[in-house]
Amino acid sequence: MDDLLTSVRPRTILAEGAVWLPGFVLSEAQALHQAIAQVSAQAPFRHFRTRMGPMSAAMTSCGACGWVADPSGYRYSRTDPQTGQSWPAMPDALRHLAVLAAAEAGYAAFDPASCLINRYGPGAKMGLHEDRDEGMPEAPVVSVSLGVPARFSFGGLRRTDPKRIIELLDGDVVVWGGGSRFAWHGVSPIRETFHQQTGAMRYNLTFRAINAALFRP
Ligand SMILES: O=C(O)CCC(=O)C(=O)O
Ligand SMILES: [Fe+2]
Repeated sequence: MDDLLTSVRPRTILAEGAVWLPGFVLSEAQALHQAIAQVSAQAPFRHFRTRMGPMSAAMTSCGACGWVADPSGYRYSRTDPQTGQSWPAMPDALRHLAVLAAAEAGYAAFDPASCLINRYGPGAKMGLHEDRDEGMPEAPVVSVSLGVPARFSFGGLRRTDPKRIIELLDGDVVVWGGGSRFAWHGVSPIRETFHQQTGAMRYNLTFRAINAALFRP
C-alpha cells in the first residue's frame, strides 16, 4: 500500500530549493504522535493572541527556543510564556526524522534549534506568510504533516506570485530552502474529516535552524 501511494504521489520539486516528499515519515507516525504527546504534556497547546485576534491553530514548541506571539509581535523565546519554563527538549525521534528529510531534499547537516507544532481543528487555517524570523537563510524549513489532509499553498518570493496548491496528507514532508527559503505559503481552512490516529485534527511540525543571537529570554 505504501509503495502504491508513493508511486502515485512521487516526490515533487515545487520550486527551486523546495521539495515535497509524500509519505516520507508515514512509517514513523506512531513515534511522532508519542513525541507530540510528550511535548504537549509539558508545554500545552495554546492559541496565541496576535494583533489580529487569536490564531485558529493551537501551538506549542520544543527545542532550544520556541515561537511565541502576542499583540506586540512574534519572536523566538527560550521560555514558554505560559509556564515560565524552558521549552521541552526536542525528542531525538523528531530531530532524527527532520535531519533525514532535509538530507533527502538536498540539505546536508541540518541542525534544527526548534520545532514549532501546530494543531489545526476543522476550520483552522494559516494565512499566507513567509518564515522570516530565524536569521539562518542558508538553512531550510522542514515541515511534517500528520492527521487529516490540508490544502497547502506554496508561492514565490512576492506575496502575489502564483501559488501551487497541494494536498498534504498524513506523513507528508515539505522542505523549502535555497531560492525558496522565503517563499510565501499558507494553509486553507481544514475540512471536517476523520483520521484514524488524530480524529478531526491535523498536526504540522516545522523544524527550523535559528540564529541563537535572536533568541529572547
Ligand atoms: O501547517 C503547515 O503546513 C504550515 C505551517 C507553517 O507555515 C508555519 O508554522 O510557519
Ligand atoms: Fe510558515
